[in-house]
Amino acid sequence: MSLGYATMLQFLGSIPKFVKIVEVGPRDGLQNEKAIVPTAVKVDLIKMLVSSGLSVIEATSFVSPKWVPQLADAKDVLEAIQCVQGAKFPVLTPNLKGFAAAVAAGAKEVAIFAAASESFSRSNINCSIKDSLYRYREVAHAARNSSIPVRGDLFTNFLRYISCVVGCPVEGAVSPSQVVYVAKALLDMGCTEISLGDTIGVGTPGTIVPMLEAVLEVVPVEKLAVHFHDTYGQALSNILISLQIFWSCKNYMMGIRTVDSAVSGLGGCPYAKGASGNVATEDVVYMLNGLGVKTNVDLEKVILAGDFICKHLGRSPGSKVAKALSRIPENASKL
Ligand SMILES: CC(C)(COP(=O)([O-])OP(=O)([O-])OC[C@H]1O[C@@H](n2cnc3c(N)ncnc32)[C@H](O)[C@@H]1OP(=O)([O-])[O-])[C@@H](O)C(=O)NCCC(=O)NCCSC(=O)C[C@@](C)(O)CC(=O)[O-]
Repeated sequence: MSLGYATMLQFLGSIPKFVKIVEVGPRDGLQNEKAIVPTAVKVDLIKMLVSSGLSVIEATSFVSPKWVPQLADAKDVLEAIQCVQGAKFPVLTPNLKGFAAAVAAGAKEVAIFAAASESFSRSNINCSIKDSLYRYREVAHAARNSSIPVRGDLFTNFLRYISCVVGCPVEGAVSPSQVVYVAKALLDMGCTEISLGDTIGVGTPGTIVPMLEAVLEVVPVEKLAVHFHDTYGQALSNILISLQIFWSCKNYMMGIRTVDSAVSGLGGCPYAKGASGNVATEDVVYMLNGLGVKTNVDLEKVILAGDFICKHLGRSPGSKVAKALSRIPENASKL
């Protein structure tokens, strides 16, 4: 028996009518793969994801190839998708060197990545939180000064991550105040969107809500995104609670409108032991379709992209949706 829409809203509170999905599969999804994926396969994957309607696809990272060998072809990937229309392709940059390389390869959006945990900051980018924020201020400054035309377009956006927002692989629980400190610093340096990452996928709605309430004290909801790994199977419930529009007990209005996910649930961070893949884009779209929330994403096309990359990786598709359809193929017509 399905709930009527009005009953459902009464039950869930209200949720946004549209949710932007940021596809992180080509970057976060592939960065942890041991066998090097050919550049042409990465480019084809990105093109398939664009054709599904995804409007933001994190394409790669301009990080040290010694640290993340899988993404050593960042320049080639970004150059190969310069002519692809219909999506934005942010790339990760850990420092000025990465920023300069990204801009030279045609990047129009860059994402920095800080951590709420001191140990994770050191193991992921080899510096303290304080030093990382100093480096990112330099990147922010360079980004602001890049209003020089970059391959014909203006450099536009400076975005993104805080890792370990509820738990760290070394330190355990992370307090909301640590996240607030980094969120405020990223906002002050001009980040237009801040994505809150549960890097090791330990959060539940019980820890995510207090963290969000604390961050909402300093960052407006329209600038926030959520990024959940699915280690303990909590990602969809964490997304649902983040989307719900309600006054929290601290009087903050929830209702996040931007969600990160990776095709086929690929992913994991090489510097976060035990972290599993991201929540699968297919499963997020399936849930949002069921809630009547628009995403402009064609679920069948994302499933095809997931099949494509999983064949190359030599494994079966990782989303729950693709697994269900492989058991009951006739259900594909009901998507
Ligand atoms: C930040 C560094 C570079 C510091 O690494 P370092 O070793 O401290 O850097 P360094 O400045 O001493 O330089 C060492 C070497 O790296 C080179 N180098 C220096 N910078 C660059 C660059 N940008 N691009 C290319 N090469 C670079 C530099 O030129 C030098 O080369 P060498 O002289 O030895 O030949 C390193 O730690 C690094 O690359 N870390 C990246 C790690 C990473 O990508 N982790 C995964 C992304 S984060 C994540 O997945 C979490 C997230 C975002 O998804 C959210 C979530 O789930 O929560």
